[in-house]
Amino acid sequence: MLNAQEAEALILELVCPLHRERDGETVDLGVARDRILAATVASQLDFPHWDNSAMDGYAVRYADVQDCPVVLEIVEEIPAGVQPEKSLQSGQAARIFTGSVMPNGADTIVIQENTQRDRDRVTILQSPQFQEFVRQRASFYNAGNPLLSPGIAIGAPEMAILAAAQCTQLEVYRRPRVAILSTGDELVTPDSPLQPGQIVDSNQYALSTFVAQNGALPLPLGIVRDRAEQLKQTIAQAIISADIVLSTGGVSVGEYDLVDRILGELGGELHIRSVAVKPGKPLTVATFPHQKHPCLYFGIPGNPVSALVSCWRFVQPALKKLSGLSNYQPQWIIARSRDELRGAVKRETYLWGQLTFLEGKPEFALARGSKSSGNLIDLAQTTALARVPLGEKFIPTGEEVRVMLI
Ligand SMILES: Nc1nc2c(c(=O)[nH]1)N[C@H]1C(S)=C(S)[C@@H](COP(=O)(O)OP(=O)(O)OC[C@H]3O[C@@H](n4cnc5c(N)ncnc54)[C@H](O)[C@@H]3O)O[C@H]1N2
Ligand code: MOO
Ligand SMILES: [Mg+2]
Repeated sequence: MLNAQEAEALILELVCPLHRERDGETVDLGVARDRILAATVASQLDFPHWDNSAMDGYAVRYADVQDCPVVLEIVEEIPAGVQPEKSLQSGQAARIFTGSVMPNGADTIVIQENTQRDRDRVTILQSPQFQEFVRQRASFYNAGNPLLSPGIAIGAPEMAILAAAQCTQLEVYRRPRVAILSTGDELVTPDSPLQPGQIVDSNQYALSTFVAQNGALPLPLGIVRDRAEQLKQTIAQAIISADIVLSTGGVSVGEYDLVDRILGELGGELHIRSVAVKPGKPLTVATFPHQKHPCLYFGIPGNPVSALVSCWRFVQPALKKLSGLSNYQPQWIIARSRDELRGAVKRETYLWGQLTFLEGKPEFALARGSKSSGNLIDLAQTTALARVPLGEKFIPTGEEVRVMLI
């Protein structure tokens, strides 16, 4: 059985990331939110586009204002958005505002607070620094240089940059397609009255949401009975239509756990059968070498907590890498545990809860209730998984713990 680090490394190795030529598409800026850039973006504009003032005040020639107070003649007023008409001569100043274009001849801004105005004259009360409050053309960015790199997700700052750079069409990766199927004779949809022994297929909802939250397209294939033929048909369809397939249930050792056998029959190469983690020990990872289109199959345990923990711990980095994101590694931080954390000793144990901050220092608060992998009730508002390493019985309250952000 692999340990978690080995499994993570192997899974990431198996991922075939989307490729610009094959998987790139062009989208309008307005709908580019959360998409991942597939190509370097550059702008033909310098930033700032021209020398401009960072403050409301007066544009002056530094040589004129080294000995203050000094009186200058105001020859022009330059509101933002207007091209100055005059070139400043010695002894002259221009009234200027934040963002207004610097007039020729001026090299320095004196803020309004350090002046006294008298009609078309201004007294400079305090000598500024040379070039103070001037935002020089191209001092933030030179036209033609790389502006944004491929592999980054487009959030609010990137949207602002792209809009300012007038990049109205962008090359992004298509969204990965992730097929989701739930296996189990006991499963029904949430709207069905429950017969004895039945439970709702909550995994379909959990996994679809997880997939969508990671920027991919969920392809929900519904519930599949524990019948080899039906399962084989659905899985065969899933692996030709998706980049990743997530099935839940049927990966343990019972007679109805058919997934691994079927993957074998479909030509799958099984790279992982189980991982020494709790929850989430039965985890099947397969690829299909005979297939032209690469597909990574995750046979995830059926228990609802195990299913989500497996997704967070192993599917998420793989999905991010496949999406084209350059930053796909899981994020771990050290936090102080507010609770005692019990480990399974023979398996690296993940305990779900919340990351909070006390006086700026990270703390992990364990979810209440039973830590059974069948108990989804206390999963709500989970933001982090705390790790009790292999071989450790527990981490005492107040001690440091490694926590994975989800
Ligand atoms: N003899 C052994 N039994 C089990 C072992 C083992 O090592 N030896 N491993 C246990 C562990 S750990 C886990 S985790 C589970 C994994 O089981 P499967 O992946 O085969 O899943 P199922 O048997 O189909 O179901 C397990 C459990 O989860 C419920 N379930 C299934 N699908 C859903 C769904 N879509 N939504 C909500 N709940 C679901 C199902 O009803 C079962 O209660 O195996 C242990 N057994
Ligand atoms: O590995 Mo299972 O997910 O512990 O219950
Ligand atoms: Mg089972």
